Amino acid sequence: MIPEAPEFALPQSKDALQSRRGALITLEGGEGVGKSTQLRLIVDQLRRAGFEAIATREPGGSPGAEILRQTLLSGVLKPLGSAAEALLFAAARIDHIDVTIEPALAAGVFVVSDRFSDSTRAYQGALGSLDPRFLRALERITLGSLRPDLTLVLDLPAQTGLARAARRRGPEEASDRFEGESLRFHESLRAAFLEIATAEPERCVVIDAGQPEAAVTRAIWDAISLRLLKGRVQESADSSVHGIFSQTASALGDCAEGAPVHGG
Ligand SMILES: Nc1ncnc2c1ncn2[C@@H]1O[C@H](COP(=O)(O)OP(=O)(O)O)[C@@H](O)[C@H]1O
Ligand SMILES: Cc1cn([C@H]2C[C@H](O)[C@@H](COP(=O)(O)OP(=O)(O)O)O2)c(=O)[nH]c1=O
Repeated sequence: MIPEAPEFALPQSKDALQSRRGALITLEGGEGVGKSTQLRLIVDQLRRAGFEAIATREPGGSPGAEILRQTLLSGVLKPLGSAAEALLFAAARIDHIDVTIEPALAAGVFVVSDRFSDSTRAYQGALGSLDPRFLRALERITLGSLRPDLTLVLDLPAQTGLARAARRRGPEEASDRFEGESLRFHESLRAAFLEIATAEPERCVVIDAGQPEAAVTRAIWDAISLRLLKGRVQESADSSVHGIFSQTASALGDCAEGAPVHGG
């Protein structure tokens, strides 16, 4: 199922939990690993914990990038080759960053994106013919100094993910541009995502996506709590915003381990 278009709107008011720059969380992995499913659950959970959060996706996430998405996923650009496709994914990403991501981060909002720059590294890289220096240079130009604060790599054997994606799609609907590639391609994609996670452990957490949905959500929430929320909850406590803090700490439950639940 194609996720809904982003629901980005600048927040009306900011509280202590929003008083600093937001954070960019990206969900990555192959087809059918559960990114879209988890995205909604995580955004809801962040909101329940008192944070402003928006869901977005790539390719897409801004009006201009959504137009490019249609063309990229239709497959009509395949004959142009991987370099041209990589450039167009990058063009969509530039608009997504400028129009949606940066304004939200500046307003203190958590941005949770279904795919981001690691998908270009993995997909366009796995298609084979691109010089890694080209992809690195493109990433530098596209992202500037922006990096995801946390990347959750949902990991699943390629065949299981493809079977889930086929079930989601149903027998009537044709597979999209990349889902239709060979099993070997999807296996190399999985390896590429795991390689990224191994190379950047400070940014990436690998999540076993073969678990039941609720267990996957729990593992993701643990990673977000430990890596991103603990400091913010503590900061709120330090600045004596006890109401918000205790509300957030109890919403975080066990994950806010070590933090006082009652602010008084
Ligand atoms: N943990 C899970 N176990 C079994 N099926 C799942 C799980 N998570 C998601 N699904 C199902 O698998 C299909 C693909 O999930 P989706 O979130 O759309 O994946 P992605 O966005 O990564 O392509 C959907 O039908 C979804 O309901
Ligand atoms: C962001 C991005 C996506 N893609 C591909 C991965 C997916 O096959 C497709 C996005 O389609 P989508 O329907 O969002 O797929 P999924 O549910 O698996 O996330 O675009 C790239 O090849 N490069 C990129 O940089």
